[in-house]
Amino acid sequence: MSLDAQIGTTDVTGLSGAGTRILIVTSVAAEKEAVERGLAGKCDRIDVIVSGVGSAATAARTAAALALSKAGYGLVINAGIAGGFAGRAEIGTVVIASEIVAADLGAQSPDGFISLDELGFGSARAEVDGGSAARLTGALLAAGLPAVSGPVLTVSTVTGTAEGALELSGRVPGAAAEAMEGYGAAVAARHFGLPILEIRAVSNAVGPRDRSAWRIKEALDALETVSSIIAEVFS
Ligand SMILES: O=C(O)c1cccc(C(=O)CC[C@H]2O[C@@H](n3cnc4c(=O)[nH]cnc43)[C@H](O)[C@@H]2O)c1
Repeated sequence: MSLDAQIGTTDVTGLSGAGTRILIVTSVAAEKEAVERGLAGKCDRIDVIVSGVGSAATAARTAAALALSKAGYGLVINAGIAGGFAGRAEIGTVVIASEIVAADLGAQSPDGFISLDELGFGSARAEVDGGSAARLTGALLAAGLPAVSGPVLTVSTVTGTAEGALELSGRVPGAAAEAMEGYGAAVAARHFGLPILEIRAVSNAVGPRDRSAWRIKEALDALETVSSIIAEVFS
């Protein structure tokens, strides 16, 4: 069986677009299904895969899809739900990453956190495709969606305290959202010389853990709407 068949790549049939072929990477099936509902019948150049939760699974799955697919992708998009930082992205907001930051990749010390960059081991920051991000943000705002642009953090552990949220937003000024996969997708895209975007619909606030306050359905609905606009913008 081909890798595309194994990973459940979706070739959305419908209008033929003039744009580049796009790989959308989600972490769980519910996110993939929301994206597919938004794309349905609108674009035949977008494939959607599930990578699993976390940066490592996402890097491996994305790299495998890029290496083995004959599709010839021109853009990778990591999409899903996320935690939003208070005052920057409330529940229901769509965050378009201005950069992707592996916010817990580094070392702790008595004097505080030392980033990968400060350690001299490369960079924990990944650039996004600024032109595509701006086009998409403009289209979302024009459609009346609450969209913001800002750094999206990739973490290995979901933040569960107010102190944790404060520390992260101090570490990355302007941080808008946190999720668990963006940096992994970005590392894979970079390996293949491809541009990356990260798009997150906020399901919960970053801070004290309260799973009952997560609004997953609302966030998945927002992800569906965003995906229909992605199909229009990039077709
Ligand atoms: O329980 C469900 O029905 C359900 C449906 C869709 C998605 C989920 C997830 O739990 C997705 C996990 C995914 O979400 C990201 N995420 C969401 N909030 C945060 C957060 O506050 N901090 C970090 N990551 C967050 C993350 O990327 C996970 O991969 C459940």
